[in-house]
Amino acid sequence: MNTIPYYGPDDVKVSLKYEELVSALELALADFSKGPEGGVSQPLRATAEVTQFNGFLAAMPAYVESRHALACKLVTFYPNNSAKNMDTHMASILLFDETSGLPIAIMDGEVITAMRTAAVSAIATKYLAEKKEVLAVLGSGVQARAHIEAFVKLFAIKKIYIWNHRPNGAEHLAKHVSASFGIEVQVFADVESCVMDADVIIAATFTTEPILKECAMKPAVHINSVGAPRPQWQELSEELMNHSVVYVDSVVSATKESGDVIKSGAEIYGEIGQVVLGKIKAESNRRTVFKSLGLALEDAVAARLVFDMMEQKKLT
Ligand SMILES: NC(=O)C1=CN([C@@H]2O[C@H](COP(=O)(O)OP(=O)(O)OC[C@H]3O[C@@H](n4cnc5c(N)ncnc54)[C@H](O)[C@@H]3O)[C@@H](O)[C@H]2O)C=CC1
Ligand SMILES: O=C(O)C1=NCCCC1
Repeated sequence: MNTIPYYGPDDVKVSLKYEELVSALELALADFSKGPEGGVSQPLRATAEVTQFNGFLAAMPAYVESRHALACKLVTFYPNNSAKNMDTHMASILLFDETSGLPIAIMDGEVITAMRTAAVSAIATKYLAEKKEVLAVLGSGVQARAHIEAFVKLFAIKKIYIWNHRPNGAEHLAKHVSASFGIEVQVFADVESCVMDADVIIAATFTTEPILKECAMKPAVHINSVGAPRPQWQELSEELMNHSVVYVDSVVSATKESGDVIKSGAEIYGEIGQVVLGKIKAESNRRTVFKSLGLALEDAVAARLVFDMMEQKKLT
């Protein structure tokens, strides 16, 4: 029987670099937004609810022809795990050979989920934010940390402001950021003060009710909202959604999965891939929201990058 390699979190971390991930994902998101001729096949993810334990299991298959990436991620998300000191998201990715369907690697999906989500927010920010010096982060979990790491690497961030619903989480992340990057970091006790002077806002929480509402913000602020991935959950208020130019990763995902989009009834201006293609305008001088649900194509592209890097290593 043939065995296939397993790549753990450390293999993924050494294989993925944000610059390379951003370039690959930018092209793949553009392919996706071309429609059928873009060579991306990706059904809406199938999600099984584990109501008794407030958990979910999602299956996310995708094929991205231009990257030779055929993969399926299985991801669980259990919000209550944090109280047990366990990760709230756990994921594995199975990568296949596109020519035969043969499984060629299985790998950790948690690091990929964190890095590819942050990389996609960085792509949206590159196009939609007028300035990128002051970053406000709502949340202090895995995604909040990954977003800070990516944004510090990719943009000339000068100040980072953090709010979390549990202040000790924000303090802990602030210590990590200031020790790792030597950037000015401040923790805020309320969302309104945290976002007031921000050029870019990241909302990355497990909330089910809006945490970011209409309040004093810079007129051209760009907001990346990666939380609230269920049709009943919201991270942004309806008013805020309706008074912003709303971009999404996938119109199909956003209209089926995003409570922020569904409950507000806000108009979707377009997909970030359409911005990359130059098919729709990047309204960088207005308030913009990038609503991210997370796409299987992003996992497939990242998994293929990891596989190629690990194969290359074997040869050297
Ligand atoms: N768009 C995408 O591609 C992806 C989105 N996600 C979503 O992003 C969000 C954050 O994920 P992770 O950072 O991995 O989770 P995490 O569990 O590591 O962090 C969650 C954060 O939310 C905070 N939080 C929990 N309950 C809250 C509440 N009621 N109000 C305000 N804050 C609350 C926690 O204190 C923590 O800071 C989740 O909704 C997750 O499902 C996760 C992966 C990919
Ligand atoms: O894209 C993903 O992966 C996820 N998105 C939202 C919920 C959990 C995982």
